[in-house]
Amino acid sequence: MDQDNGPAAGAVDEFSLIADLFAPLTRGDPAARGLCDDAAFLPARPGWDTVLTVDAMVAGVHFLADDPPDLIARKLLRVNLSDLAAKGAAPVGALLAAAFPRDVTPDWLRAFAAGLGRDLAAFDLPLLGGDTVATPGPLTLSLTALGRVPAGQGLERRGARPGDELWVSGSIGDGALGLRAARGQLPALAAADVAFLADRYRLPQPRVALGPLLRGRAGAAMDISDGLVQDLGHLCRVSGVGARVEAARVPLSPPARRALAGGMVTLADLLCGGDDYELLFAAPAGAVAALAAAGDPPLTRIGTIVAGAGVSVVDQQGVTLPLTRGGWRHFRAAP
Ligand SMILES: Nc1ncnc2c1ncn2[C@@H]1O[C@H](COP(=O)(O)OP(=O)(O)OP(=O)(O)O)[C@@H](O)[C@H]1O
Ligand SMILES: Cc1ncc(C[n+]2csc(CCOP(=O)(O)O)c2C)c(N)n1
Ligand SMILES: [Mg+2]
Ligand SMILES: [Mg+2]
Ligand SMILES: [Mg+2]
Repeated sequence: MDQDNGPAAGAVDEFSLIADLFAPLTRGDPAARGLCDDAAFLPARPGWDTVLTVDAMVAGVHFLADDPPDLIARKLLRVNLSDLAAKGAAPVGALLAAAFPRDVTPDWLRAFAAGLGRDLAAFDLPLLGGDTVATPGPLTLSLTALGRVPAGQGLERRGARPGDELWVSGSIGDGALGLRAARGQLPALAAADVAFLADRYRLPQPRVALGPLLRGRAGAAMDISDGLVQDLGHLCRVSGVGARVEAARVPLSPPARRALAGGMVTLADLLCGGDDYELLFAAPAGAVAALAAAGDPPLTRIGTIVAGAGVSVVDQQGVTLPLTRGGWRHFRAAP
């Protein structure tokens, strides 16, 4: 707590942070009211659904405490844009809630705001509002993203049907491997591969262009954050179906392939590790063939939706691979 009248020269306090570093990130959108009001006012758009999503990130849990502040901010925005894309929504804006440790420096805050501003501009979005507090614990961030879809056309996790093709965008497992790369735990891998993977961990690529293109094509969609197998399990459960994934079809990046070939990681680690922020979707036969042929982003058919329940991952002989781990789970409170 600090009850004086403002920060000393060069310092950044709660209110100068909002006025000087965050207000420019509204990018002039009147809905944000210059970050000078109690709330933002977003005009309704008739004929459209507003899509709302929020994901939090905590130092040491979602990112490394010494990760560059600009990349932390950009990842925070991007993981939420990934959820909007998964619903077929176009992003509209963001609200930021931030709890900064008391020893945060002005330079750190400036770099964080610059990173957020860079990606808000890249995705053409305003910062609409937020909240700024201090914490005795680790840096804790939460971003709420707002998006829009034509009314009733948003994609859902339920809606996969037996016989549907199962597809993913991009490559799977780079994020989980990238965390190891960022921690310096892949010394046997070439430096360029380590850099590629660490970048995939620190800076996911939300599939914002792909998401809206899946409307009317995919029957069910989600983004992969906790791991392909676990997240697919959620999609299957709410759809009342099962899935069969052909392990050999799962797209791996060349660096991930090299790590796998070198015994530095198991296939299970890649399929279950999370931090992918790729789209996973089920579509009737042929429905996404033209999109896949366009190739940007790469789309790969990894399996089939089947009647029944549960996810099985099979090898080229059709033998089910034993997966001892599910995916990321934050906690399991025991009595
Ligand atoms: N604390 C909470 N309060 C209300 N709803 C919640 C809470 N936590 C999660 N949910 C809801 O549960 C559903 C699944 O959330 P989850 O966070 O697992 O999905 P996700 O954001 O796609 O995954 P990830 O968090 O791994 O990126 C969503 O509808 C989400 O809004
Ligand atoms: C330092 C560090 N350790 C572990 C992980 C792995 N991890 C943490 S949360 C999560 C799921 C998505 O988050 P949420 O479900 O909260 O949206 C994953 C895969 C990481 N990213 N960074
Ligand atoms: Mg979430
Ligand atoms: Mg999410
Ligand atoms: Mg999601």
